[in-house]
Amino acid sequence: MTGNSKDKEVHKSPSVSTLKLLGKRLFNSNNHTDNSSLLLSAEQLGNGRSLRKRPTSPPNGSASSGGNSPSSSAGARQRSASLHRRKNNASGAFSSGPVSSHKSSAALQDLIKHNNNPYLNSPSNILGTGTGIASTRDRDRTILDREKEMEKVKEKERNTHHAGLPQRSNSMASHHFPNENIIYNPYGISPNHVRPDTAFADTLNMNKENDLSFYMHDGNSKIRMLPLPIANPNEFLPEDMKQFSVHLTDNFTFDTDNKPIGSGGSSEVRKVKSSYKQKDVYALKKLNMIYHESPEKFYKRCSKEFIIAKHLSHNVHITKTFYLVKVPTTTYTTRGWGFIMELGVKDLFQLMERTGWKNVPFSEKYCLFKQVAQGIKFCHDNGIAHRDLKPENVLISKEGICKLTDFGISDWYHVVPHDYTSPVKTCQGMIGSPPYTPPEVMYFDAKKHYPERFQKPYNPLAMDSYALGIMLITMVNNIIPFIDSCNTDARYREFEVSYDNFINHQNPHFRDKGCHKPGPGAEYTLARNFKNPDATRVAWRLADPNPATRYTMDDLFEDPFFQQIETCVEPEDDDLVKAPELRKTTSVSDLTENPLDAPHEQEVAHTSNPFLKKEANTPKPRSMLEIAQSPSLRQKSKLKNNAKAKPQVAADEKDDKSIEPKQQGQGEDLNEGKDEKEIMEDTSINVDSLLERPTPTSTNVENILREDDSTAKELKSMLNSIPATPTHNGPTPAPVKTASPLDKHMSDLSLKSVTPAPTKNLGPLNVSSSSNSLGSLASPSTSTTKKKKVIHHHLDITNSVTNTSSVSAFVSR
Ligand SMILES: Nc1ncnc2c1ncn2[C@@H]1O[C@H](COP(=O)(O)OP(=O)(O)OP(=O)(O)O)[C@@H](O)[C@H]1O
Repeated sequence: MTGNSKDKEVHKSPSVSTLKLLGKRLFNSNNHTDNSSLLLSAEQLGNGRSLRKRPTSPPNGSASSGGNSPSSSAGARQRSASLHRRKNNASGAFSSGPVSSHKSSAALQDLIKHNNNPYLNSPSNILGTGTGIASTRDRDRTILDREKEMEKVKEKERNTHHAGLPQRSNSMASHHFPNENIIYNPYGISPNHVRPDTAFADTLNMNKENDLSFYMHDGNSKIRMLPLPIANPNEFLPEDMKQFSVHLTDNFTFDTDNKPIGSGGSSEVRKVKSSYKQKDVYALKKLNMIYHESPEKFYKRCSKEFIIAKHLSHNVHITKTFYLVKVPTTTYTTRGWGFIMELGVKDLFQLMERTGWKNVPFSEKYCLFKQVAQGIKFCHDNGIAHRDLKPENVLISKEGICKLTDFGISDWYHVVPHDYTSPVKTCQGMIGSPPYTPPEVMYFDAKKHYPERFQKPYNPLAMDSYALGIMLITMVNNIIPFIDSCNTDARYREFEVSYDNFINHQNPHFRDKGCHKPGPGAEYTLARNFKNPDATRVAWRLADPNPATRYTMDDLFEDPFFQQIETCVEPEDDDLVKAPELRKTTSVSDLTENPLDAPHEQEVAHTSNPFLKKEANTPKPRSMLEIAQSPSLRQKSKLKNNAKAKPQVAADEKDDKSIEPKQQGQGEDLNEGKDEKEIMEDTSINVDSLLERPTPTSTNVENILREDDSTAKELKSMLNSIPATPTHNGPTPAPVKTASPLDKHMSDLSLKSVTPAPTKNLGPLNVSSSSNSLGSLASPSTSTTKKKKVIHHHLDITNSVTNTSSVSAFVSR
């Protein structure tokens, strides 16, 4: 891999407004054809990471006032900086002049084939954009456009106070429109310089229980910290997910380089190591309270994210989430909850922002795309809609495998969550991250001021299809196609018109089910760079502005172009990511910290719960591959372990607060690479002393939590009475017929469910079978028991941009 030192820097969320401003300037530039030179200017500006690195605010007022007023861009918990910037740059290549030729897609392929550099000498000048053909705009659209124009003028007047403000936090936090029910954080970072992981805003409509809009926040200078005592995660988990240990420091230590490896609108991600095997490094996603969020709401939100993530952690394309733990206040982070997760090397956005991305062959891009699609299909097949798909939420493992992450706004999409025969639960409200958010969802963006009649309940599965389509278009064009998927964005309008034109003039059956005729050709801006009308069919059908005719994941998997894409990995492959070992649990100390915890954890220690039993008492089965690689490892390890385990036991014996149920036969490579002193230090950490450190905000909120004790107990009794959450190591589980209290509880947390829409693909789908068929198409020699040979080197993308100063220079102009 050709990483540079910047790779290690925190992946901060970007400033969309800054990028929009940048985009606006570039849109206005005269050079609208030379994509590569625009990309070059992006390179000269520095890479996106540098932009994201800015801790609390965009460099100057340009970010907050932006190229667009805040009202013109929808909210996202995290926005990607450089890609937007590039997008804006390169979108200059999407010329918008009238169409001068309506040559067929096929004829144009030749023209393009002879063009070595797809970004140079773009045929756009000759071919136009495909939008000059008589538009099929409907009456509503025209009216709406007029309304928008008027609104824009009003908006401009309303928002002049943003201009030139030096701090995003000031400008954005103070910006609230009347009737605005979302605040969004286009930067995805806290405005707080010192502790960026503790300041969050939430919804303004506190009394709307079911509204998830608190994810769309603006950041706020007020630091939020969970009140003491920190709730026991087990109180919020279903029986089969209850954990043997719930304290981070029982079994993990922070990575010594102490650098965040990523951050989002409501979290910060750091590396942690197993206390027993230093080589086993994991990610800790430390979850932050969103401003105005009550502790109870925080616990419910986070446990829901964890339950969904864990429920899905059985597929090679899903980032494994292992444990939900209490995190103490340390020099690294503030107290709270966090997830122990599989560690990703990069996210897809970070790959795409590299200068070398534009040279990545189509086959590799399609491989990544198909892997993402397989991850989404797995989610859908297991009853979950992701709802926030974007390159930032696709992690790449060290083997180059794509893995979906961030289930923060994911939800069970069936009316009865585990009954996969129940209809799809439609959603309402603005969620997601533009431009990956589809138009039907953008109607709910309060900042767009759409008339209410446009706001219709939408299918969350169609959200994922759309996001995938936009991701594919972005991957191929090396730039996002537009900022927002709504007609306030000229480039989106252009796409919509092109879509209609293609259907009206070239392929009237384009939207018909099972129609696999070639898609739009190079005369269409967002098809041009594909150089393959079958690929454009896939991208455009996924990104169909009309959700009713948009490709579903099943449609996608039936598409012949999609089927022939060769991938480095099959969904049923085992990526051999090991669950971290839990050896120690600090439960007696919980008694002092949280009286509710102690009896519960004792109960947990003696539970018949198979999950806990497995962790505590049973040896981990070794995979066939492990056995083949090292048949006698177990014996050797045991010997080694016996020798090394003693100091650990001794240390633990001294700590009479710790209970250490040893896991028989589960000690391979324990303490490897770690000396006795380190072990002693690890075990000497007193979780309670850390958790109980006084904090400025703890008193007030603590009172609130105590008042909520009854709610916690109610939730606990609900959780204990639910059937086990099914796990999925292959075929989709048989649906449960009735809604469990947990289902209901979780449904209550989700976007308001409205009239159930009939679903077309209700039955649980067998992921393996569909994958198998794909596998056989992709590679006849593919074995389902062996890992596929890596055919692409997805992480091997060069990056020539190292200088970040030019970015600041540009944005601060
Ligand atoms: N397991 C992981 N390994 C490595 N990096 C990770 C991991 N999880 C998250 N990251 C990095 O941290 C970033 C933020 O993580 P994530 O999207 O889960 O947080 P979030 O607060 O839910 O963000 P968002 O604002 O998008 O909702 C990711 O884009 C990724 O770069």
